[in-house]
Amino acid sequence: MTTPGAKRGLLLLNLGTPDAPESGAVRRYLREFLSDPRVVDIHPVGRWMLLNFIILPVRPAKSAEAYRKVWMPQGSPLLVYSRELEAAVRARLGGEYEVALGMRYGTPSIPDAVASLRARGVMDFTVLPLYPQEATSSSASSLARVYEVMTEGWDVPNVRAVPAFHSHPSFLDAFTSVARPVIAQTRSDHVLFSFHGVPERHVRKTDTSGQHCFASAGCCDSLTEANRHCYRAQCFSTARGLAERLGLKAEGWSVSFQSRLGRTPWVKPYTDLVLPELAKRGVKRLAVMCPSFVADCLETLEEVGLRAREQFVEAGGEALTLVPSLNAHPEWVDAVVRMVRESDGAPTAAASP
Ligand SMILES: C=CC1=C(C)c2cc3[nH]c(cc4nc(cc5[nH]c(cc1n2)c(C)c5CCC(=O)O)C(CCC(=O)O)=C4C)c(C)c3C=C
Ligand SMILES: [Fe+2]
Ligand SMILES: [Fe+2]
Repeated sequence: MTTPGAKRGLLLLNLGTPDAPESGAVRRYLREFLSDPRVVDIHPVGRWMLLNFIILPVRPAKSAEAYRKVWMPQGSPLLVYSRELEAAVRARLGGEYEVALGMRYGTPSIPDAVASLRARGVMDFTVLPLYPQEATSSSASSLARVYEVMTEGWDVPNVRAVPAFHSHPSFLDAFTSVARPVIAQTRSDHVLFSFHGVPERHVRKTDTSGQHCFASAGCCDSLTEANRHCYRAQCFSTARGLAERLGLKAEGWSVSFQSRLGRTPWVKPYTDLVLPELAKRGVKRLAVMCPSFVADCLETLEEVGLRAREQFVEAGGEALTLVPSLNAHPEWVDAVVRMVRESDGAPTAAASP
């Protein structure tokens, strides 16, 4: 519930991106990102050595080259699309909330976004982490930073977080509206839902019972009280919701996890191993949806749109089509407004035009 009379602010959060597709800017971004103990959860000395001796000497140049392939005239796709969403949500809310975008790493930073809302008189904050499924390395890290910034002074504002929306009907409907025409136009014979991966260790840490995650082969096949914070189970729930809305048969879709880093086990199955298997099984025209991202970014446009496509065709497939992300699609803008109003206890009927 909101505080009577307090000016309301909506803070949209996303992960962040480098300021330029160059080694120096990517190095600064990776240093901030991978120094986060919620991302690389090992002893601080080990993290420092890993970062400075293994990752930073080589990765910035390699990643900068990848960023250059997808960089837009206006900037990094993640920032460009997040800004478009911010503007569209602001317009749709019509002055009811002050709106700002904060990135967990890089710019615009969370402290700057909070300061800009506070300068506009906001003392009542609704925070929406733009990650459909909750992970310690994404939503928890972003929220922790917000709480840290909000509690720095003596006049601590009201802060409410919109819950993860992995199974929210408005999110699933919006993604379905984006995907349906693409799948039809490309006559795709299979849909792969490729989610960003996380280390298995992170998932285990969210299993408060200590007995559910990875204890059986089907531990993520449904969401229950025991695994409601399991990132992998939330991804499967999103995939089921989308497959059902798209009218896909059981053999017409699969789930995989991309973007792994390092040698420890990440949640499986891995996208780069699933792609050749699908080609071997006779899938010819593959559509790939990336529903852990609400904005197109390096991981969708380069990793899937360019690299995965090449890999699939080399393995014998005919075509791989990346389904665009939600970006600033009008149904997604409606969904954001609806979720914000729901979390603030306001009626949602006004969310649709
Ligand atoms: C969807 C939510 C995300 C989770 C969960 C996540 C976990 C996670 N990521 C890394 C390492 C990297 N991720 C990188 C890029 C990146 N990651 C997300 C989102 C999640 N990451 C986004 C939206 C992006 C794209 C940013 C962009 O600028 O477009 C990168 C940087 C690029 C690269 O060098 O490959 C790294 C590194 C880890 C280790 C992790 C969980 C522990
Ligand atoms: Fe990532
Ligand atoms: Fe699980």
